[in-house]
Amino acid sequence: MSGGNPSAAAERRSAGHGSVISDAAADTTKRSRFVYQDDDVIEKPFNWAQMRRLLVYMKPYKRQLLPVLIVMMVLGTITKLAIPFLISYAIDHAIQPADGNPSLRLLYIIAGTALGLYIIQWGANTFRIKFMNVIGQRIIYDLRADLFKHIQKLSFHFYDKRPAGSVLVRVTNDVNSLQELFTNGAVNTLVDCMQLLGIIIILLFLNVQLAVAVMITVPIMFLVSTKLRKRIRFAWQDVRIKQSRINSHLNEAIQGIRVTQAYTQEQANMDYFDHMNSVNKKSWDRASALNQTFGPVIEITSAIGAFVLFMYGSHLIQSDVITVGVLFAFAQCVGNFWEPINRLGQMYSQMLIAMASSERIFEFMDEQPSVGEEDHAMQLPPVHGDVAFENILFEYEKGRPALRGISLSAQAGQSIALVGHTGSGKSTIINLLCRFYDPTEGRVAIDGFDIRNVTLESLRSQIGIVLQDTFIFSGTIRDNIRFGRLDATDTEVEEAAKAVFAHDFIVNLKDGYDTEVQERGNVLSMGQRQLISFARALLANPRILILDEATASIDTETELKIQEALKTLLEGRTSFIIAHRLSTIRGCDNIVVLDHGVIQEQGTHEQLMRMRGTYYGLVAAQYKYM
Ligand SMILES: Nc1ncnc2c1ncn2[C@@H]1O[C@H](COP(=O)(O)OP(=O)(O)OP(=O)(O)O)[C@@H](O)[C@H]1O
Repeated sequence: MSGGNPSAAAERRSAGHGSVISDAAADTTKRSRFVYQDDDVIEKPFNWAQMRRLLVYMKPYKRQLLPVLIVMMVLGTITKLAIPFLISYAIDHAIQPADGNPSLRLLYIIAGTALGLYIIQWGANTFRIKFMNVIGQRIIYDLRADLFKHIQKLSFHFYDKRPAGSVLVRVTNDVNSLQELFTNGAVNTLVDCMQLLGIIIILLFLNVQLAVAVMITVPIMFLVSTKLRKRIRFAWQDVRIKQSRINSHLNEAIQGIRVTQAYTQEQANMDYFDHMNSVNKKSWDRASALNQTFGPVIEITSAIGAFVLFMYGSHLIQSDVITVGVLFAFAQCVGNFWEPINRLGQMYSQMLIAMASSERIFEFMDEQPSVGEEDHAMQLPPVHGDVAFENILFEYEKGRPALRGISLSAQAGQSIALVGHTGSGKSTIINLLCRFYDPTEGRVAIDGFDIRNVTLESLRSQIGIVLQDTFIFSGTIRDNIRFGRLDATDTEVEEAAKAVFAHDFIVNLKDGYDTEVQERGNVLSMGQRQLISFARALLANPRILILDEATASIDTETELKIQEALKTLLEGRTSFIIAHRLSTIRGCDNIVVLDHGVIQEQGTHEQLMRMRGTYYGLVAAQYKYM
C-alpha cells in the first residue's frame, strides 16, 4: 500500500477487513509474488464492553492499585491546586499587601510551603510512574501469557488459515500497543479528570467572569486538537501497520532463506524489502511531521488564552474586581489546565488505538478450538491399541472431500502402512487419528471409544508420532529426546537413543547429549533429526505409533539399522506408517492403498502383489527408477 492519506487508507482497510490485499497490488512488477493477509484495522470506535473486558486484566491488582490511586488523586490534586493559591496569597499578603507593609517572613513561609508541595508532587509523580510501570508490565505479562496459552490450544484449522507472521504480530505488537493504556492510561485519566474538575471549580471560585473568558479558548482548542489528533493517530497507526508488514515479511524471509539463496532470489527479496522499508520510512516521516504540528497549535491556543487572561485580567484589576495575586493564581491554574486536557486527549487517542489492538487480541481469544473437548469428556483409559475408522468423510474445506467412505481397522499390535500418490489422503488419516481435525462424517474409535468423547490429553499422550518434518526445539539433544517423556532419566534417554542407533552420532557431537541445538535443529542433518525423533517416540512408549515418511531422509545403511530398530519400536504397538519407499513397509500386516481420498485396495504385500493393481504398479515403478 502506498503512502497516501491515512484516513482514506483506514477507510479502505475497514471496508476490506479480512480481505487479502497485496502490497504489490499497486505495484504490478516483480513484487507481486508476496501476498499477505491484510487483517489490520487502523482503529475502532470506542467500545465500552471491550474496554471493560480489557480492564478486567487490572482486577487482580485491585488491592495494590486502589490505595495508590486514591492517594495519588488526592495528593496530585491538592498539590497542583494549592500552589497557585499560595502564590496568589504571597503576592496579595507578603509582596504587595493592601496595607503597604510587605512581609519577608510570610514570603519565606509561603515559599517554603510551596517548595515542600513541589517536592511532594515530584515524589508522588515519580512513585506513580514507577509503580504503574511495574503493574502495567505485569498486566501485559498476564495478557500475553493468556493469549499464548490460548493459541497453543487452537486447532490446526486455525493455523491453516493464518501465516505465522500474523499470529506473531498479534502476540508481540498488538499486546505491546496496550502497554501505554495499562502503564499510564487508566490511572492518569482519573487523576487528570479530578485535577481538571478542581481547576475549573477554583477558577470559577476566584472569578466567574475571568474564568468564562479564559475558557472560551477551550472549545477552539478542543476542535483543533481533535481534528489534528485524529490525523496524527491514523498516521502512527499507519506506521505500525507498515512495521507489522515488515515483520511478517521478515519472518517469511528468514524461514525461507535457504530456498531464497538456492534460487538466488536475494535481489528480488531485497527489492521487495526496500519497497516496504521505504514505504515504512515515508509513513514514519509523515507521522512525525504531523506530530510536530501539534505542539505549535497547542502553544498558539494557550497563547490566545494567555492574551485573553492578561488583557481582561488587567482590566479587572484596574476596575478593582480582582487583585494582582488572583491574576497570578489564574495564570498558574490556566497553565495547569492545558496539561490534563492535553493528556486526556492523548489518552483518548491511545484508547482508540487500544480498541483496534484489543479487538484483534480478543478475536484470537474468542476463537474456539475446532476440535474442542466436551464438558464431560472422559479420560481414555490405557489402551490396547484397537483402532477403527468408521465410514469417514472428511473435508478441510467445505465441498472438497479429502477422504471419502474410509473404513479401516487395525487390531492392537498390528502395523498398517498407508501408501498412495501424493495428495491421496495419507496424512489426513493420521490427522484424524490424532484428532488434529474431526471427521465431517463417521467416527474414529480406539478400543471402541469414540475419540471425540475423550480428553485430548489422554488421547494424544497414548499416541507417538514421528513426522515427516521433524521438529527439533532449541535446547540440548537430551532435552529434545526427553520431550517424549519429561520424567525420563538420563539413562532412559540414552537407552532410547541407542535402540534407534542415534547414540553413536550423538556422542560424537561437541558436547554429546548436552550439545545445544537451535530451533529446527539446524546443526543436525535431516537423518540425524529423524533419529532423534525416533528416540523421542520410543521414550514416550506409546501404544499407538505413527511414522510419517519417517525413513525418508535416512541413507540405505542407516535404514537397514533402522529397520531393525523399528522392529523393536513397533513390537506390540499398533502402528501407522506412511512411507513412499515401499521397501520399508513390506512386512506390514496391512497395506492400505489410497487414491484421491478413497481406499483403493488393501492387504499384505504378497496379496497386493498378486492382485497386480495400484500397489503392484507403485512397486514396479519404484524398482524401475532405482
Ligand atoms: N490444511 C489443509 N487445508 C486444505 N486442504 C488440505 C490441507 N491439508 C491437505 N489438504 C488437501 O487434502 C488432500 C490430502 O492431503 P494429504 O496431506 O492427506 O495427502 P498425502 O497423501 O499425505 O500427501 P503427501 O504424500 O504428499 O504427503 C490434498 O488434496 C491436499 O491438498
